[in-house]
Amino acid sequence: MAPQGSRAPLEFGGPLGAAALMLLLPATMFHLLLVARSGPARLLGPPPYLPEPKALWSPRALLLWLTWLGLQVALYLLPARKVAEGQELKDKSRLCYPINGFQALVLTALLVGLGVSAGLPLGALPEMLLPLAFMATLTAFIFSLLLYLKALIAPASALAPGGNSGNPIYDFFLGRELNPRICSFDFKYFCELRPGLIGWVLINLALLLQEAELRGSPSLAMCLVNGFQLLYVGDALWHEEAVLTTMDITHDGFGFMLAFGDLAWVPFTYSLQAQFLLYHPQPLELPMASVICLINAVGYYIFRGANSQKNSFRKNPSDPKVAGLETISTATGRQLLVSGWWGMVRHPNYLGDLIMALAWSLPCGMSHLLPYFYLIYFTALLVHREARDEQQCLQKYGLAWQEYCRRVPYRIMPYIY
Ligand SMILES: NC(=O)C1=CN([C@@H]2O[C@H](COP(=O)(O)OP(=O)(O)OC[C@H]3O[C@@H](n4cnc5c(N)ncnc54)[C@H](OP(=O)(O)O)[C@@H]3O)[C@@H](O)[C@H]2O)C=CC1
Ligand SMILES: CC(C)CCC[C@@H](C)[C@H]1CC=C2C3=C(CC[C@@]21C)[C@@]1(C)CC[C@H](O)C[C@@H]1CC3
Repeated sequence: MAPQGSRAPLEFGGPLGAAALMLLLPATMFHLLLVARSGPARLLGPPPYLPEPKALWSPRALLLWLTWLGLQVALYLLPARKVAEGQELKDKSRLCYPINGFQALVLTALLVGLGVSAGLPLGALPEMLLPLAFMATLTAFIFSLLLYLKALIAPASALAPGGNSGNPIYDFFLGRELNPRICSFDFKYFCELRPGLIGWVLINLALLLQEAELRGSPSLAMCLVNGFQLLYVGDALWHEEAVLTTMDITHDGFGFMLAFGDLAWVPFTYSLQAQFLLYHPQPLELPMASVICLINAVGYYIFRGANSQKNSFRKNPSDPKVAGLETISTATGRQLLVSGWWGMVRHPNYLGDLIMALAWSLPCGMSHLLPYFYLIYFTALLVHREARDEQQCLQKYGLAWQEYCRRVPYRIMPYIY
């Protein structure tokens, strides 16, 4: 049995908050799936009906779900163009990660393309979203339980700083082991970027095909939502290595929160705008579409500019692209950027991400609140994430972080927040 980890302060409202989230998150996801296809599509009302067990449990959906996971595992195991090292661990070692996520996206697209041209009815996928979401949720629960048990025999150095409070509900939710692996297969890294993210754009595509089947051609609004979100997912996989420095990989254990978030929440709620558009077609004229494209482009420009600037700086501070930027030295030997994107606000990448989130909802018009769910949820997620990151940076950098906060007083939105 592994010894108890450090007594870090409890997050997410402690065990009660964790238990509430474990019920609330799946309930919200099923609510959204049901409401998106209902006539009134009311975000805040009761669901139109409660699904019977047979609408959730389907052997066909189970087979499809397992095939999907199997395919993504196989693509993960293919030879990678590069193998990257992760951040230094407690025991001073570093883990290796294959960088082949973009390759997995392209190969999935090729296989799906071949399948569709051979008669695979991808347009039937929207009808299976409910049972597929149920399979994904079930998988997240079972998987998190196995991960919790696996952590019981893990060495103390393999445990995450946060998910080892001794309270089983809290630890099950947050995750005990930092980088659970079998041989070189890293479960958290695999789940963070593959089945859910690629599944999300596949569901979007299926919704587009279904719309084309129903109405003769896909709507402009549906094409924009598909295009914007494909760009976002393609970008994440192209810059896959950057995920190795996120708090999910370096700080959080792998438990229910990330397993459910990665496998169920991302594909089935992030595709909400496309789900809404299939059942509630929205007129969109070219001038408005151009404005929305411009908003997405501005968001992407800030998001990518900020992320790339920080990544280049962290990789090599003397890189000519970032060498001229002003910095603050910290006691750890690392430096903090105080000019460029990171001198504007303390989380410019979140600002860009939020602007893109707005652009993803605008094609759905203003008649319903439902397609704006992502923007509302994402604002809450990023405000909370920013607060967690601040806490971790204050611990890491102490006075230098306080100086950074003084020089760059706004967190996400200049002059507002
Ligand atoms: N769509 C979605 O659901 C989600 C999207 N995201 C996106 O993922 C991306 C990654 O986000 P996330 O991992 O939260 O955080 P960041 O990429 O913003 O990383 C935060 C880290 O950056 C470093 N840092 C902070 N300030 C500076 C500075 N001034 N100079 C140099 N380094 C600095 C610190 O780490 P260190 O000093 O150790 O390098 C800090 O811990 C973002 O673009 C975000 O928008 C995130 C969550 C969910
Ligand atoms: C279910 C809960 C409310 C919380 C779940 C959180 C997860 C959905 C997110 C935690 C961090 C994420 C990141 C991404 C997707 C969402 C999750 C998994 C990205 C891969 C999205 C694309 C970006 O370019 C990188 C992101 C890293 C963090």
